[in-house]
Amino acid sequence: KEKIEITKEQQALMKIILDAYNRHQIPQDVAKKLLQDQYSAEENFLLLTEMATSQVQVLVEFTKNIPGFLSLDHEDQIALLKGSAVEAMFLRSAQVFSRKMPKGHTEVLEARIRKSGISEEFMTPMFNFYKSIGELHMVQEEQALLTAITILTPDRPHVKDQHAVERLQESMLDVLRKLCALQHPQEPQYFARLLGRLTELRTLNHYHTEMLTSWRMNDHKFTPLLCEIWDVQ
Ligand SMILES: COc1ccc(-c2nc3ccccc3n2[C@H](C(=O)NC2CCCCC2)C2CCCCC2)c(OC)c1
Repeated sequence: KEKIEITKEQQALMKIILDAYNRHQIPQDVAKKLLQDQYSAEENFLLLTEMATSQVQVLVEFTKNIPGFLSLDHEDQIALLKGSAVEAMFLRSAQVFSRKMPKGHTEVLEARIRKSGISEEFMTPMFNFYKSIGELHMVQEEQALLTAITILTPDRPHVKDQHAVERLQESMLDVLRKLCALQHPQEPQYFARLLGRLTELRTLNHYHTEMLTSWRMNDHKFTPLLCEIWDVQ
């Protein structure tokens, strides 16, 4: 049984990623808001665009703290952010949904989301993803690394120097692999299950634009930042 040890520099990398991840939480807790009141489809859509806009800003700050990211080609930095923003948003939503809540709150939250205005056909893939993330019971470090790994996906559209991105992603993957082995010694396939979630996450990418344009209301308004990041308007 090989001795798995996280090196000093990997511990340093872990700390930087975790601090950045914790520093860049969504300011206002959307789950609390949704549990408090029922909103109309219009209000929910506005809430979504507000939350998503602030999440993108938070994501940019988090990404700037990923060691090596700012040394990448500047156009590649933009391509990575644009290419991963929707996945990072759903990953964040899944983590918000799977957070430990008082008895019955998750059910209320799910019911509120189901009636928020999003069309029926997207409920199953979205909640399947949320529940598959919840079943993993990820620790903060794993969540932070998984977000960084999602951002550092080399084959995003328009990325020129894919090898430079691959090298950064590989160092994150190596730390995550060791962390999983240490955190879940009884589950040798846990690391593979985590990465499998990233494949499921990409499928949500395909639904994203339609989820927005099919929201049960007329005249869907987006912030300028979301028009940049989402393929809408
Ligand atoms: C594009 O279609 C959709 C549909 C649902 C969601 C979603 N899933 C959620 C799971 C847990 C809590 C909130 C959730 N949300 C919206 C929201 O506010 N998401 C935030 C985005 C930024 C990161 C924190 C979560 C809610 C849904 C109910 C109506 C108001 C918006 C969603 O989040 C990408 C996108």
